[in-house]
Amino acid sequence: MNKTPILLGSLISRISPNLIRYASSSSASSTGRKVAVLGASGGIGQPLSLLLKLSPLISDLSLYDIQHTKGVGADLSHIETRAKVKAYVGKEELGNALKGMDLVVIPAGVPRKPGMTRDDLFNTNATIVADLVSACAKNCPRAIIAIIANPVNSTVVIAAEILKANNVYDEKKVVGVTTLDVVRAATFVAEAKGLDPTKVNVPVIGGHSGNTIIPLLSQVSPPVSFSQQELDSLSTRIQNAGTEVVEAKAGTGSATLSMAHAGARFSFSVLEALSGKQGVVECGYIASHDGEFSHFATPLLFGRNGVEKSMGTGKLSDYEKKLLEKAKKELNTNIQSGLTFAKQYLAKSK
Ligand SMILES: NC(=O)C1=CN([C@@H]2O[C@H](COP(=O)(O)OP(=O)(O)OC[C@H]3O[C@@H](n4cnc5c(N)ncnc54)[C@H](O)[C@@H]3O)[C@@H](O)[C@H]2O)C=CC1
Ligand SMILES: O=C([O-])CC(=O)C(=O)O
Repeated sequence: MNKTPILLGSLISRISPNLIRYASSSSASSTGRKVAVLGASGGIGQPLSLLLKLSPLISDLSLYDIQHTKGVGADLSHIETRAKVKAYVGKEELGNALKGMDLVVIPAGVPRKPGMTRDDLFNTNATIVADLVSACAKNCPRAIIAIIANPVNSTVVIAAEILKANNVYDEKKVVGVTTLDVVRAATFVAEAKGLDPTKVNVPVIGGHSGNTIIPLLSQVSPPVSFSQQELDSLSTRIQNAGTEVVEAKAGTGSATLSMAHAGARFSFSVLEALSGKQGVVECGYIASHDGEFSHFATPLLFGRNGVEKSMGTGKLSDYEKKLLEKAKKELNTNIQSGLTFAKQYLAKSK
């Protein structure tokens, strides 16, 4: 008898009621999924890989980084759960790390230091993401790609252009991970209103940097009302929460543990939907045809092939319309930077 899901359910239920569904024996589908983490030795990569290793949905966990993956892999491989862990290090092992993957999660890239914006990471991280996604195009063209590396508003656009140039782009399968904004919004709203944070849902739309993060406080579930002062302070805190962590870490990095949780939550939702679970919704930043932006974050319905459809923004309050107006310039600039970079990158690699 496989007792792992039961043990795991009991372990995780003592940690977070939100995670029980991922560990219950009923969610352990017979077809395990293959998941790769690129940047697996990093501040996000290690705890994210640990959380993924705990999931009965995953049969194979492929860890890739340019350093230290052999140690991380050996360590995780001793945990008594379903996923078989394989570690790959260095460019020459990247192709093998990706073959056969259903989901590739990318936290590879440098993090911010105090005083930097996410956009300041562009020069380094754009090339890292472009190289990794080029390898995905060749080795796992049908995989869902979840991009954590910043600036997400641009790196997702770069990924899309690289996949298009390789004739393997499926816009239902390339998503920027904005789950941390949703996680923070639920936590801060629950704190402000004395609610159970595991029962609060706050959609967050737009993008994943400063002004482009637009929490929809008029659509909180369960419904709650806010004073103008609460709207201002909560929206500002959600938009600046990444900076709050960067400053508290004082030069040693940005959010890693909360991001690992958010990345795992997003991955588990994708995997559950791939296995046929209905009604799985997570916010994410994807190609968009609904409005004036070529990419935009909204709640997304996931299915057997990735994103089934965007659930749209719903009806925005006047306050949220103003936030959207303020986001426009930055989001369009970020999208344009991604397009310009991708053009140059593709021209150079011809
Ligand atoms: N989407 C989101 O909500 C969030 C995004 N981030 C972003 O995630 C990224 C990673 O953050 P941390 O894990 O804290 O950084 P980190 O520096 O601790 O780890 C990054 C890892 O990427 C690896 N790496 C670098 N180049 C690589 C390549 N070409 N191929 C494979 N691996 C490579 C490094 O060796 C390192 O292990 C940053 O860009 C950060 O801004 C961070 C928090 C939240
Ligand atoms: O703020 C950063 O640089 C990392 C990040 O994206 C976040 O924590 O939301």
